[in-house]
Amino acid sequence: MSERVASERTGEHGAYTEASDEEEFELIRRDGEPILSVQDLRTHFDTEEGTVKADDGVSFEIEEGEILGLVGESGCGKSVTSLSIMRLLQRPGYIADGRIMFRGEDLATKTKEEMRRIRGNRMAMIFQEPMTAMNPVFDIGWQVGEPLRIHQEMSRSASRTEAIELMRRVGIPSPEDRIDDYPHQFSGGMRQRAMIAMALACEPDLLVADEPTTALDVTIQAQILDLIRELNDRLGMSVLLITHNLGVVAGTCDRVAVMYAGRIVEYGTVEEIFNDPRHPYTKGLINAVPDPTRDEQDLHPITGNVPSLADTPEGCNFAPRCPYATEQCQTDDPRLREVDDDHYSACIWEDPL
Ligand SMILES: Nc1ncnc2c1ncn2[C@@H]1O[C@H](COP(=O)(O)OP(=O)(O)OP(=O)(O)O)[C@@H](O)[C@H]1O
Ligand code: NI
Repeated sequence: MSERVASERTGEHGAYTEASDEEEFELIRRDGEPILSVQDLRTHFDTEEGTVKADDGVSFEIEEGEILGLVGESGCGKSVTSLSIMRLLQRPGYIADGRIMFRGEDLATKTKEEMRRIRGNRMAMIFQEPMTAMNPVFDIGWQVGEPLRIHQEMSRSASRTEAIELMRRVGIPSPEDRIDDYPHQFSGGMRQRAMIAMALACEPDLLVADEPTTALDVTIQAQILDLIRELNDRLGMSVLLITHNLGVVAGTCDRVAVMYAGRIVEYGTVEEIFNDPRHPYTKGLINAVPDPTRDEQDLHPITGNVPSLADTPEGCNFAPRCPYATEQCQTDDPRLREVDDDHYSACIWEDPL
């Protein structure tokens, strides 16, 4: 880290452009193993109403250097998925089954201590609300530098110097003047940048971002997404980007996993998902996005609600809301299958639309 910083101090936005990063990235890409492979993940909450199956057999992969979008309506299990991956679930939530293969190791079986060494180091997470990750009583510089002191045993003064560089990289103006500020002295957008700086401190291989721009206004939202894209591009950092906003997915992601009621219902490249959606739920989400190029809005929000995950319907979870549902959909429980090259859908109909 410090060597790289020393060689990069000159360029204002020249972060992460060094040749060695690029070469390493190329090598990793050729390797072909996904950085993260979530396999049949089942995350449950035992409640008085019964077992809530927030992840009910979730599988997806993130390739090295790609941005995977995880989309779906509120309550479908996106955050639970990310918290399971980071092993930050709180009781009564628990991983009941499945594997979370990260660089060939199963995170689902790691001890708390092992996870503490991985989190903030090889993988990091950012949230919708930066104050979730920040402590109001410590200054920004201390917090941005903290992962370096913990994981790299960096001294206070070295971590401070490094924090200034990290803050500069994520576009915080005059970081040497802002480093002693406290979180409440930062605007929402700048706090988000500071949280990203903290997440990047140890150069994670995987960044998990749960609705990182939802609380921000549109202009700042675009800037933060540009920043994530740029860091992905320059560093080769893989990203899991959770959002309910399909516009964010279209502009930022390489591939998309569409989640509904605790399951992935469609999975493919951004192009495939937007140009040739196969699952009626995906189609519904796309139809519900306003089209800024048209005056007359022909919006079709999906009617009905996500079912209670303690009591999902027999057959297809989406059938009660699906305009294409037939009798068979009330009983058959469809799983993901390949409908085109690298394009998967969990509808019993290959192309119901
Ligand atoms: N502590 C808990 N106890 C019981 N059920 C929970 C708990 N936390 C989450 N759940 C259930 O898990 C399901 C998925 O929640 P999750 O927060 O992952 O949704 P989400 O897709 O991230 O939604 P949003 O877009 O609103 O953030 C919800 O239906 C919720 O009822
Ligand atoms: Ni969420």
